[in-house]
Amino acid sequence: MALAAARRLLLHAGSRLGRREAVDGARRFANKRVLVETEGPAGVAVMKLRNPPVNSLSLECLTEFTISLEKLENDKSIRGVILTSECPGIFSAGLDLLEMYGRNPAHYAEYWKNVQELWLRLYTSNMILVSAINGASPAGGCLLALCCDYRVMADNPKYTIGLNESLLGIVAPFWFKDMYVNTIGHREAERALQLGTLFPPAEALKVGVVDELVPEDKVHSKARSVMAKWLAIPDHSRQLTKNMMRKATADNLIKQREADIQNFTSFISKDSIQKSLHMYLEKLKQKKG
Ligand SMILES: CCCCC/C=C\C/C=C\C/C=C/C(=O)SCCNC(=O)CCNC(=O)[C@H](O)C(C)(C)COP(=O)(O)OP(=O)(O)OC[C@H]1O[C@@H](n2cnc3c(N)ncnc32)[C@H](O)[C@@H]1OP(=O)(O)O
Repeated sequence: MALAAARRLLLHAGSRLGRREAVDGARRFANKRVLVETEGPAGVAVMKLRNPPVNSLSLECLTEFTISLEKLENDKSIRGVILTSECPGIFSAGLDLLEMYGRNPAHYAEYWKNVQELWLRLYTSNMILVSAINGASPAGGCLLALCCDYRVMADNPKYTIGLNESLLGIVAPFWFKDMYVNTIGHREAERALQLGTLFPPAEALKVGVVDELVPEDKVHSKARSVMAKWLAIPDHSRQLTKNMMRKATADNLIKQREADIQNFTSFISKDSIQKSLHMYLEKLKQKKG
């Protein structure tokens, strides 16, 4: 309830801000963790995640992301969105582990509902989505990129991308898996999901997790030129085609959303899974010291 109220407030405040800035010509709106700029080619917004240090998808970040997307969807002048990060070297570290560790079942259920919500909005968006992957992109970070229509990645071998859930002792949900299969094919997905593979850029390109690699300083300009090509296609035919390609995958979650929340909640609440997450978090800490 409290989150729904916050969401309404944010949406309202955001739309007032958005309107005022549009009048000033600034064409920019922001909440704390997501910045949206609509300068540049007509009809294109750049959405930047800015939840330092690693753009983990906390409940607040997910909510702000979903609201920003909703606003862009409602703005009929926007036809395409470039999704990128403001955190140096990190696209997104994926779902926030602290939302899935040491909390209560009601929190897990609320969190998962919001993860589903963002995925459904992003995956079924009528807008053209291009990701400019300018850093590491594990698990939920990869999920964001996979939702896009085209993925441009910085060719920096320090950055990796993939669904690495099995390395954490957890399991990618069926809808993550479905989207992976749709993108890289059954055999590659089967192998990568079991091994929790994080692909460096050249391998990510080879297997099809990303569509194109460019030098790091060219990621944004390339994303813009890709966007220009997609904008040249009539919206109605592109949207109907996208819907035809993606609807069955999205419907598969829509028809069992509640069961999926229950599954997640009972899985993540297990002592053995909590122990695995604890160990993984400890490993992340030790890496530093
Ligand atoms: C059968 C039924 C199945 C039902 C389904 C059940 C379960 C599935 C559920 C969920 C799917 C999960 C999806 C996910 O996205 S899980 C998250 C996966 N993410 C990762 O594995 C990334 C982990 N992070 C890293 O590898 C690195 O941090 C990095 C992103 C490569 C960046 O490295 P860098 O060296 O730059 O930073 P640090 O490692 O020092 O990190 C800084 C700081 O951030 C904390 N942190 C990192 N990642 C996360 C995260 N995802 N969530 C929360 N916090 C994170 C890290 O611990 C450091 O914190 P500190 O306090 O020490 O400063």
